Amino acid sequence: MNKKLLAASVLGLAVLALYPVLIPNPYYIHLFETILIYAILLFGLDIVVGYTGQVSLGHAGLFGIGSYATGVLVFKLGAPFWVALPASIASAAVFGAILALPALRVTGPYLAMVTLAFGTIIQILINEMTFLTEGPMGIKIAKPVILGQKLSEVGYYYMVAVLMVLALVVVHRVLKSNLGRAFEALRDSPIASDCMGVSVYRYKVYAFIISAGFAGLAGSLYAYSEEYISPNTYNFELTILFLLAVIMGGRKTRSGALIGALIVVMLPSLLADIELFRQIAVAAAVLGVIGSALMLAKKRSTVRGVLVPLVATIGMAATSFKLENIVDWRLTIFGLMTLFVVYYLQDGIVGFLQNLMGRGAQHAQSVAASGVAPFDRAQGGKAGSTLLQVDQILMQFGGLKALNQVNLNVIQGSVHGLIGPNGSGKSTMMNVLTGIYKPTNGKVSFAGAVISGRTPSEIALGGVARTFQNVQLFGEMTATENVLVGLHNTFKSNVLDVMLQTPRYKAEEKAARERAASILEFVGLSAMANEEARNLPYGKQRLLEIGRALGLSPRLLLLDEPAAGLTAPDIKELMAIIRKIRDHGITIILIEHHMDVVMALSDTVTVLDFGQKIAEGVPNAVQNDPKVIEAYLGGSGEEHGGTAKAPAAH
Ligand SMILES: Nc1ncnc2c1ncn2[C@@H]1O[C@H](COP(=O)(O)OP(=O)(O)OP(=O)(O)O)[C@@H](O)[C@H]1O
Repeated sequence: MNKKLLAASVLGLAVLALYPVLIPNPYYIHLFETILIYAILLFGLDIVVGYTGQVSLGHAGLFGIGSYATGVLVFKLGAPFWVALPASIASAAVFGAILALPALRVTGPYLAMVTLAFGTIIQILINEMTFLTEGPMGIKIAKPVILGQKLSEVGYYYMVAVLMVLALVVVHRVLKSNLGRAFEALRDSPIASDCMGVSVYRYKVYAFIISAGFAGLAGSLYAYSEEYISPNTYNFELTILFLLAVIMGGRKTRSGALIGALIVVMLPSLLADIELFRQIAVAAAVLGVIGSALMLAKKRSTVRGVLVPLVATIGMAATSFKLENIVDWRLTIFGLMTLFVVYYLQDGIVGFLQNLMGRGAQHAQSVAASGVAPFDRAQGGKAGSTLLQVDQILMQFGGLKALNQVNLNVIQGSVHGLIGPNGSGKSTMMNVLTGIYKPTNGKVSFAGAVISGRTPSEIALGGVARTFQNVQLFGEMTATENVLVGLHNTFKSNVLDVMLQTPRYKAEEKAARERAASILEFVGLSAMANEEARNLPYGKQRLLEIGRALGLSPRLLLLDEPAAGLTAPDIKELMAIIRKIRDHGITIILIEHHMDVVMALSDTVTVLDFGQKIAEGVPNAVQNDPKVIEAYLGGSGEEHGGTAKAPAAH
């Protein structure tokens, strides 16, 4: 733990411990307790919204399930606290799974609609199932009894505070683990995640279930806190407020969730009391002026960039003194705030402050390479035997046959070049081999097993890794973290191991970090281990993609135009790396427009044109094949010249 984090943690714990002593007023203790309860829910919601990038409008419903599980168990069965609390977490997690399994098959507006429908149905069910929930009458329950003693308001506050700290630690551990990396990766590039063996659908569902569990915990604590629950609490406005809180506080940070919780609790009061609203509006305007001045002074924004937020905050403060009554303007102000957040505060308050101070997101530092093997030598199969067999593959898009009855035989331990003019079907072949496209007809066998029809993550875990023509890195993650996603398959720990940081999980994390360091050394990126991938130079990004693919310890590596956009020295470095990989026994399929690279590295070259195989053989023979010259140069064979002059990279 670094010093700043330690200081912030000590300060935070001191505030939690001393709050009821310094402010003994029961109203304010209850208010702060509510903030802590909402923070627990927002920690969970941030996993879904901030990390996996999904929109959930169903979290008020899950919160309601948590509350009512406790309410019903206590009211109907007299269940004790230690039964009601875990039961609420489990119920919300089960409902979360029921919602997530069908809902996460769709994305974008469809997902929003499914989760919205879920939230509405839950509220209606709570209202209508009077025999269980007492309907609109609501349920009354008392504060929990611990060791034979009913907790006082202060006693309960301390229990909530302890559970909030525990929830924070658990969420933080999950998000800094291989699970958290998987969540973040699937948001940045779903296709690359699937091809690294991290099934996008499965991990989205995991994220949702974990998140629902936290909503259940918060719901249960809320029921005990309020001592009365009724259906209209868990409405659409609350779900929107949760979403706004995560975004406004700052996604992907625990401090953002805490600020968000403060907003959830304070906003309804703020929009009900004109005096309070005026004070906050003036404070926001002062902060707006100071923030804009700092942004301009540090050259982090332009006058145009700060103009609208500045005018908006000052305008809001001025208007607040013109308003007689805030209640009529409640929804308008709420809507304007939402618009402001969407346009000017996309990284939330925490992101804005980090930007102001010139600090990026915090990442764990990588370890030094310690001589462990970067990846396993390719196991199984004899050199010279067939590793990959493609039989009569037909890939049709409407009327277009992108691949037309293509056969391919890739020999174990070889570098197999795949070339052809633009649009000849090379990338389509890569996508068929890695399961992104299901072929219209034909069969692909890898190491003796049929893989056509399998999912990309199954194929990846079976030993086929790839890079992409358009680099598909996880931009907000460091070079090390990108490689660690490739090493995801080396983790056998489950979510409990991660939450409890068991020795098994710690050993796996340590081993994976050492392997990641060795892989980065192998591809020459040790010096950039802690850089976010989006900040690396283009050539290095291509090398990082190769490194990430090597994390899978593949038997077959598919490289889709790895030299595209590289400078001459970078290409030399790349060629040396490809040779080193081959020397580790890994079979390579190489798509490339730089003919000198393909010809120098390949043992066999296959040429595609208009989706059909037109030539195959050793580089020299293919180079001089008239059909190949015709395909590339429209028959003017003289210009071809054999090597580097043939089709340029694009
Ligand atoms: N998802 C898709 N839907 C429709 N058509 C597609 C799809 N993917 C590829 N195609 C078409 O299939 C043909 C082959 O494309 P592909 O990208 O495989 O060629 P390529 O050889 O990789 O070309 P390049 O060298 O330009 O990358 C092209 O005509 C392309 O437009």
